[in-house]
Amino acid sequence: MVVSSPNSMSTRTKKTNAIGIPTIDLSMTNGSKLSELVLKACEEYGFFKVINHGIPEQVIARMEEEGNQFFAKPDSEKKQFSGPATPFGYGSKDIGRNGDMGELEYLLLNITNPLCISDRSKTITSSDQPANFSCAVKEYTEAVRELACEILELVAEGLWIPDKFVFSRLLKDVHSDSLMRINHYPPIKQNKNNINNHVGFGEHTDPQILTILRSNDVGGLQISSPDGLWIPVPPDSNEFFVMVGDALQVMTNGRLTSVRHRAMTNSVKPRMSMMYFGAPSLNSWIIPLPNMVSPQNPSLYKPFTWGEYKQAAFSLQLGDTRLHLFENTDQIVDTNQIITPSN
Ligand SMILES: C=C1C[C@]23C[C@@]1(O)CC[C@H]2[C@@]12CC[C@H](O)[C@@](C)(C(=O)O1)[C@H]2[C@@H]3C(=O)O
Ligand SMILES: O=C(O)CCC(=O)C(=O)O
Ligand SMILES: [Fe+2]
Repeated sequence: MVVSSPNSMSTRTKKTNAIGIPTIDLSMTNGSKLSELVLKACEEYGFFKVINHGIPEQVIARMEEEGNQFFAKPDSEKKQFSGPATPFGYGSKDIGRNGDMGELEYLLLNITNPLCISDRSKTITSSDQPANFSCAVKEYTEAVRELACEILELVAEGLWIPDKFVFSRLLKDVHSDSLMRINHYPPIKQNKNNINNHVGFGEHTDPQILTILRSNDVGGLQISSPDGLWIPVPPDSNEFFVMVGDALQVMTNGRLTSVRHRAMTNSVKPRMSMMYFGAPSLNSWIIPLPNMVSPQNPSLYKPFTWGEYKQAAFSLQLGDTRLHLFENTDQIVDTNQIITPSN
C-alpha cells in the first residue's frame, strides 16, 4: 500500500504494510459485541466501513443516477444553482468562503426534518422531472440518517451511556442542521512522473457529529492514520463509510477523534461521492457528556453551541484544526512548568 504524510503536499510516497480499514457487519446479532467493535473503530481510526447496512440498493442507485444526470448538464445550467447565496447549491472548485480550492464540482444541500430540500428557492433538477431529484435526495437522506442514528446508538451503548439516544436524538431533531453534499471529481491526467497528486478535496476533519459517505467504484478517498500517514480507502459502491466528526469528539471528551481525510482525483474515471453530515440544531450545546468527565478526566473543551462552532469553522480554512479554538487550556498541563524536587 502506498501512503504519504498528511499536511504535506509532497509527491513523495512511502510504502508500509497494508493497513486494514475496520469493517463492521451491522447484521451481527450479538449487540454488545457490535457496539464494542463500533466503539473500537471510532476510537482507533474515527473511521470504518459498514456492510449489511440494510439500505435498499434502489435508493442508492436512484440517488447516483440523479447525481450523474445533474453533473452531466451544461455548465451554464448548473451555474444557475450557484451564486451569492452559497454555500447552498452548486459550486465548482471553490470550497467554502475562504479561498480553498479543489478539483471538483458539487451540490451542497440543507436538509431539514421532516425532510425537505432547500436549494435557495430554485428547484434543482437532474432531468425533465424536477420532482425526481428532490424525491431521490429525500429518500436517500432519510435512509442514511437512520443508519447514522443506528451507529450513534451503538456508540452510546459502547460507552455505557445510560441514555442510548443521546446522540441520535440530535440528528432527529426537527431543527437539526444536517447537510447533504454530492461531490463530482472529473478525471485529471497524471503528470509526467505518473504520479496522481491532484487534490480533489483538501485535508480536513468534518465539523459535524457523524458523516456517512458513499462513492461510486472509483478510488480517491484517503484517511490519515493514527501514525500520520495517508491510507487510501478502496472504494465500495455497495457499502458506506462512517467518519467521526469534531462535535462527537467534543461530546466524548476526546475519547473518539474526528478523522482527517482528503479526496484525490482519478486520472481516468470520474468519481462521485455523496455525504450526509449529521448535525444538531444551531442552538444545541456541544459539551462533553457527564459520564465522559471525571476529576481524573477533566473536560478538554469549553462549552459552545453548534451555531458558534459552525460560525468559527466556516470562518476558517478547510485544513485548520478548528477545535483548538475551544480547548480548555486551563486543563492542559505544561510539563515544562512542573518542578521536580531534586535529591
Ligand atoms: C473551507 C471550508 C469549507 C467547509 C467550511 C469551511 O470553512 C471549513 C469546513 C468545511 C466543511 C468540511 C465538511 C463539509 O464538506 C462541509 C460542508 C462542512 O460542513 O464543513 C465543508 C464546508 C463547505 O464546503 O462549505
Ligand atoms: O469526496 C470525498 O470522498 C470526500 C469529501 C469530503 O470529505 C467532504 O465533502 O467533506
Ligand atoms: Fe469531509
